Amino acid sequence: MSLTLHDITLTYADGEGRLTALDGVDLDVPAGTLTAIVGPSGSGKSSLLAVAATLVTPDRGRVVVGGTETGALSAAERAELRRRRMGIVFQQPNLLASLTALEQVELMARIDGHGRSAEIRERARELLATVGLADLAHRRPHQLSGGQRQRIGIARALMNTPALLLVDEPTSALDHERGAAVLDLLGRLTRERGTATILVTHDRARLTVADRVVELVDGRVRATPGSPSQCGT
Ligand SMILES: Nc1ncnc2c1ncn2[C@@H]1O[C@H](COP(=O)(O)OP(=O)(O)OP(=O)(O)O)[C@@H](O)[C@H]1O
Repeated sequence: MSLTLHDITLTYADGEGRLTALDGVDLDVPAGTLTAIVGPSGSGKSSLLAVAATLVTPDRGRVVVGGTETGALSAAERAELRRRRMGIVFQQPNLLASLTALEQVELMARIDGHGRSAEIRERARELLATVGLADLAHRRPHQLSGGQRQRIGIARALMNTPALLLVDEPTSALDHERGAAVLDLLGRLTRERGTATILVTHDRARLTVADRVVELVDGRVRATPGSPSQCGT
């Protein structure tokens, strides 16, 4: 499933005026490719992700997900699209206090009735192991560190094999080795499953996993020197 953003402008209320967070952004993420978004703090990276996730409606522009014009959908239809087709990893994962790590990851698959119970449990365990939490599957959020909670968010987003994967700073709370493993996993899933993936990161050292690197500066796309894949943005 592909994602296309056409001429996206997003402003926020800022005192008396408006602050322009995104300013005419065009972005095309074909199925089976991973686009990394880099740029200074406040350049609009998280805003771009929120627009792509259809969580925030831009002032101007179009968001097309798998050929569907999301602007034409109702709020309920957008929620359904997110739940069924998207995996979204926020910097702060919203975990349920009463569920164990394993149960958090299983939850979405259970809601959607994806597969048999034993298969769901097995897949959730595998994903927790991939993010390095195999031994902590029984813990509840308050018994885990911030980084461990973020890793649950990553495992949870991958559970329903999303067609569109939107990931905000996945490695900020991970050590080097674990961060590399998570990025490798995202790259592999993207290619094997034809996922369209956007990865917001500060971590330029690990951008080899990306098919394309897009730099945002003051809410605009700037061509990144040295990236062979900048054409078309
Ligand atoms: N809800 C909001 N209301 C008003 N201004 C906002 C809001 N969210 C973000 N902004 C502003 O919009 C601009 C873009 O913010 P955004 O969070 O998209 O940047 P970012 O590149 O993700 O930053 P960081 O790397 O620090 O996470 C910033 O100037 C920010 O202060």
